[in-house]
Amino acid sequence: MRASQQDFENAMNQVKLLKEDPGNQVKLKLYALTATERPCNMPKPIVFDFDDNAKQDSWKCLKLHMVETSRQNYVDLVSSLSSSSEASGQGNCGADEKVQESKDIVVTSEDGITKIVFNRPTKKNAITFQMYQEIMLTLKNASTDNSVITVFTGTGDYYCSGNDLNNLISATGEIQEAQRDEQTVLTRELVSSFIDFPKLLVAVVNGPAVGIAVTLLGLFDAVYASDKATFHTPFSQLGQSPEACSSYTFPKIMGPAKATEMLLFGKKLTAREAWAQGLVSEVFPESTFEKEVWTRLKAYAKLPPNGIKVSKELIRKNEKQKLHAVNAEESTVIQERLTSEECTNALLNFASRKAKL
Ligand SMILES: CCCCC/C=C/CC(=O)SCCNC(=O)CCNC(=O)[C@H](O)C(C)(C)COP(=O)(O)OP(=O)(O)OC[C@H]1O[C@@H](n2cnc3c(N)ncnc32)[C@H](O)[C@@H]1OP(=O)(O)O
Repeated sequence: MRASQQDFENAMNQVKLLKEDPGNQVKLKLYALTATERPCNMPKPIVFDFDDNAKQDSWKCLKLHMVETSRQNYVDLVSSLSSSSEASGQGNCGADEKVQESKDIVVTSEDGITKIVFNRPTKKNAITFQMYQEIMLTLKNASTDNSVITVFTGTGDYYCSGNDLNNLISATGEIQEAQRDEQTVLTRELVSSFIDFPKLLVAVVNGPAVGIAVTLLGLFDAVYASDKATFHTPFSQLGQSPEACSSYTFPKIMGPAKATEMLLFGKKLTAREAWAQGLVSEVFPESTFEKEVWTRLKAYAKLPPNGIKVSKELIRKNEKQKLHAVNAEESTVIQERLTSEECTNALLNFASRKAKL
C-alpha cells in the first residue's frame, strides 16, 4: 500500500521529534524526497512531441507516480530513523522514562555529557533507597548512551551527605529490621555498578561530601572539587564500617596512615587536603568552580570516545575482580554492623536529633 498524504504529514512531524540529529546526508535525502511536494518553477519536460492534452496527461501521471514514490520513500526513511533513534534512546539516560521523572536524581544529557544531580537539597542530598535504584538505572543507561563522560554533582550547598540515615528508621523512630537487608543489598549493587561503569566517570564536588558520597570517589576517574568542599567518612562515629571498596582504594590512593585517619578516626578533610592525598584531581576557587569545570569537561567530551573507553578499560581491568571481592567482603561486614548495638544507637541518636557530625 502506498503512503497517503496523511502518512507523509505524520512522517514530517515525526522528523521534528527525532531524539538524535540524523546528520546532513540523511537530511539532504529527506529534503530531496519532499521536492515533489513543493511547487517547481522549472518547465515541464517535453520528451516527445505529442499533442498538448496527451503531454499534460502523461506529465500528471508521471508527477503522481513521483509524488507517491517520494512520499513512500520519505515515510519509510523516517520510520527507520525513528526506530533506530528509539533503540538508542533506550540506552539514553536523558530519555529514560523513570530517571527523567525523578525529582531527587535529575539526569540530563548534553554536549556529550550525562549529568547526574543529587537533587534533595533540603536533606543535604542524602541518598534514599529510591535514589539508590535510580542511580543504578541511570548508570546502566549512561553506559550505552551517546555520552562520553558521566558526571555526578549536587544541588545546593552540599554535594551529598551520604546514605539517608532514615532509610532504616520508621516514622515512629524505631529501627526497621527488614530494611537492613535491603540496605546491604542496595549498597553492594550500587557499588558494583560503579566498579563496572565503562565510561569516564567524573565527580564535580560542589560542597561537603559525607559517607558513601566520599567513599565512592575512589571508583571515579577524576574528582574536581570546589574549595568549599569537605570530605568526611564518620563510620566509627556511626558504629559502621567503610564501603564502596574504600577499605581497599583509600589506602592505595593515600597510603594506609592517611586512610586510617579518614576511615577509622573520621577526620574531615578540606578540599586541598583531599587533593594533597590524591583523592581529588584538582581544586577550584568557589567563585569560578562551575564555569572552569564545565568548560573543561565539555572540551574533554569532544575527545574520541572509543579511545577513552579502551584506555579506561586498560587502567581498570586488572582491578575489577579485586574490587568486586572487596565489595562483597565489605557488604558482609556492613550487614553485621547494621545489627550492632553501636550502629543502632548511632542511628537512633541521629533520628532523635541528638547526634550531628
Ligand atoms: C545506615 C546504613 C548505612 C549502610 C551504607 C553506608 C553508607 C555510608 C554513609 O553514607 S553513612 C551516612 C553518613 N552521613 C551522615 O552521617 C550525615 C548525617 N547528617 C548530619 O550530620 C548533618 O545533617 C550534616 C552535617 C550533613 C548537615 O548539618 P546542618 O546543620 O548543616 O544541616 P541539618 O542537619 O539541619 O540537615 C538538614 C536536613 O537534612 C537532613 N539530613 C542531612 N543529612 C542526612 C542524612 N545523611 N540522612 C538523613 N537526613 C539527613 C537533616 O536531618 C535535616 O533534616 P530536617 O530538616 O528534617 O531536620
